[in-house]
Amino acid sequence: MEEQAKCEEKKIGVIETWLRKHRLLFQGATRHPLILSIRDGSINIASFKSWLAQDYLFVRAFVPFVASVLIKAWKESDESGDMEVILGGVASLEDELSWFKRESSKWGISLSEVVPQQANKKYCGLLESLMSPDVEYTVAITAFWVIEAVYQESFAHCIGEGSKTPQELKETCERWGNEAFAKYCQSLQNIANRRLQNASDEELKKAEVMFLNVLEYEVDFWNMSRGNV
Ligand SMILES: Cc1ncc(CN)c(N)n1
Repeated sequence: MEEQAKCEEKKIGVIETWLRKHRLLFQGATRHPLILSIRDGSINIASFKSWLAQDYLFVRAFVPFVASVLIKAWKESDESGDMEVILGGVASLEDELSWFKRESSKWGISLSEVVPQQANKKYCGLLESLMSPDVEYTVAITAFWVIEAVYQESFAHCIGEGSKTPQELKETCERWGNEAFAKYCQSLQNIANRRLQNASDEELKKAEVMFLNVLEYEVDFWNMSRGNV
């Protein structure tokens, strides 16, 4: 148990070990040029609008995925508190979808006409595959955590010290960059860490591969809108 042995030695979680081991890949997803362009104010508004429209479709597919993680927690979790954290996530997605509708209308985007692009379809396909009952709770909660963590880290960077984010994009960045969302991501990370700590070698490997897959899909997702210049 290579990862677990490393963690026990230094008393850090499996996720912290992965974040150190795959630091550049994590940075690639959380410091993407699209995010950097929001932070430095050079963002092309067409790129932002394209991201907004595509992300609305993604979030619609994310809802049943999170619901499937809730079912896995109910069936497989060793801690009853997991369900409350995930249920909170499901509940906040209702507000998120309403926000997407409001924000899109502000930008003149007609959501009913948005066609999913290839990278979005591929990512939604990954979410769907994770909904299978054959996918272990540990793997699914790891994917859930990293999906949320990428947005939290990315958008927090846009409102951090020295940022020149345009005023009209600040609300978007606050949505995922705020303190409460950071705490929620930490709760997900704690659940994933606890599961990974007790996982078999095989499960641990599957979860690490999933962590890397999600980072790759996130980069592809950002790239999709960057092309829109
Ligand atoms: C592509 C993507 N990744 C993550 C999130 C955060 N739920 C999102 N809205 N969209």
